[in-house]
Amino acid sequence: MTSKPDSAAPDAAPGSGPIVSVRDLERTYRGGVHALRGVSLDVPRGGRFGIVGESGSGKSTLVRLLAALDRPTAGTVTFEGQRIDHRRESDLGFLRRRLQIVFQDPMGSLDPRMRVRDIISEPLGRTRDRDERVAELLDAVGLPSDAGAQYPHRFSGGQRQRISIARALAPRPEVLIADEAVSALDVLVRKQILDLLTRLVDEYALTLVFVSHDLGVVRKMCDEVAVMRRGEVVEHGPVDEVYDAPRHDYTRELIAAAPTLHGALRAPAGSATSEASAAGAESSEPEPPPEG
Ligand SMILES: Nc1ncnc2c1ncn2[C@@H]1O[C@H](COP(=O)(O)OP(=O)(O)OP(=O)(O)O)[C@@H](O)[C@H]1O
Repeated sequence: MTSKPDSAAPDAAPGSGPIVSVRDLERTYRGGVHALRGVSLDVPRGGRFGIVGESGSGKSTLVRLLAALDRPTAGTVTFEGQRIDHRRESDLGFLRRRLQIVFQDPMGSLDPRMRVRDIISEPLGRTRDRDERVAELLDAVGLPSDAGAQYPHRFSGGQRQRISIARALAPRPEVLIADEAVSALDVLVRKQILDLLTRLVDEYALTLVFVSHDLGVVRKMCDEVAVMRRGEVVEHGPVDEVYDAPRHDYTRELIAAAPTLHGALRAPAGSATSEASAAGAESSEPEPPPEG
């Protein structure tokens, strides 16, 4: 396993080990689906860790276990060395603040009856500086200050994902998990949300866990990648090594099965031969500002 120095997180404590680790993780669902089979990996503090694999390979199951939203059938999950895999929800308060997730479908995770300011500030509980914090977060994700008074349906897909990101950042987490967070967006809006995530990860020295079936996007976003197949991590390492010199047949198949992405992965910078490089084009989000 590779790891990055922990200098990106100045208040990193304790020690310099990985921030999240899993060992020998198994998850079998009722009905016998063996979704994870002996997964072990370390997410380095301050790293940008990609998890890639085809649909059904176990990515979302792994994310749910990393975030202690589910319990493994066997194996361990640790956050800064503390076991989190079998804790009661009442003992997970620290994790709920320190690790946040942005999911693919913002409409599924944004309550349509709540105003944006209440959605964003919900993880904060009652605090005196709530309004200032909401204003700060709206600004950080590039939404206008009056967006807080609106309801989610007023916003386009990209803007709704900005709301989800603002909400995830509200408790000042150290780890941000993006689970197919841009997969539902069209290619130009996707590029803007990816740029936003990159900027926020830098600005707040976040550890990023970026989950996607899209190899090109993972290469753009991550410095390390784990390739999953049928519940196993078949290959893991620095993105350039894994993509340029894959050791596992399945990784080679994944790259070969995405011919345009394959071209893009090897294309010179600025080439516009694929979705991945189209996602690198400058654009402005073709979305109306919120009303009101
Ligand atoms: N709650 C569940 N009950 C039963 N089987 C499940 C459950 N959740 C996932 N599975 C199965 O576990 C396997 C892994 O699913 P998972 O959603 O983790 O994969 P994934 O890589 O995230 O795929 P996708 O990108 O399609 O969500 C699949 O065979 C899936 O059908």
